[in-house]
Amino acid sequence: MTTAADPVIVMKQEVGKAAANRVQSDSIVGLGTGSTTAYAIEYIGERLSQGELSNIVGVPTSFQAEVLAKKYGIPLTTLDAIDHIDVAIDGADEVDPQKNLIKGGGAAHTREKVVDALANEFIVVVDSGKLTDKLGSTFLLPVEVIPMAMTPAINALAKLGGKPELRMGIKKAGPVVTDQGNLVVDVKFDSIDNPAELEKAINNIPGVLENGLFVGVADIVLIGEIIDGKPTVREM
Ligand SMILES: O=C(CO)[C@H](O)[C@H](O)COP(=O)(O)O
Repeated sequence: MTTAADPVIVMKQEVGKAAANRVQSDSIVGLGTGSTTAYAIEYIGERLSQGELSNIVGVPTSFQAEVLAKKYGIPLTTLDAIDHIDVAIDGADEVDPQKNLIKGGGAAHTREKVVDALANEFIVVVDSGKLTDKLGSTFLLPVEVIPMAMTPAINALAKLGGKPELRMGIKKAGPVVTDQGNLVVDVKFDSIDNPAELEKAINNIPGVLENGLFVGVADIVLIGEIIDGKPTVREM
């Protein structure tokens, strides 16, 4: 008996492949985090091993991206050793019609924002379920907070109109701890009317390192869809 492939996985694979196909030889590539970007990293590695690509160096946005890049044979570098990033490929949790994003579902948004914002071209890879008219409609906004500031930061986020909740681990007792050793507070906002303003207001709270609003950072959004039973990728 054959099992039908999960359509969300198919969309993620297709869009990951489409982004990997845009990478050119002799380039520095920001490697994002999450299950969709994981396919892009895999396909970049495949193109390298087949000789289709050469002289690629990656800048990982997380421990996960670093492990995957090593697995698929992509040489890595750090921001201290380079003066630019040609292209970054990264996923998102929500995308609005202006290409503004909510990221941080994998608790990696702080490093992701550093790398994605530095790239000459930032390509977002999502399945069609991530599209929304207004940010915050389906996904909570992740905020990375240093541990000693957790309580005042939570209070300040509530004062901004949010409903904050400390993110707890799965298969681990206690909270999620980021690659930087910090905590993540997920905040429900009923309506994010001005993402640029909210991004700044949250980052102004003492003890907040970074939040998951990416405003005006994405250049291209590649969307994986299934149309008439066939996986396709369109560009926004
Ligand atoms: O922001 C992220 C990690 O911090 C991810 O890019 C985002 O959560 C999307 O992940 P996925 O591709 O697994 O849906």
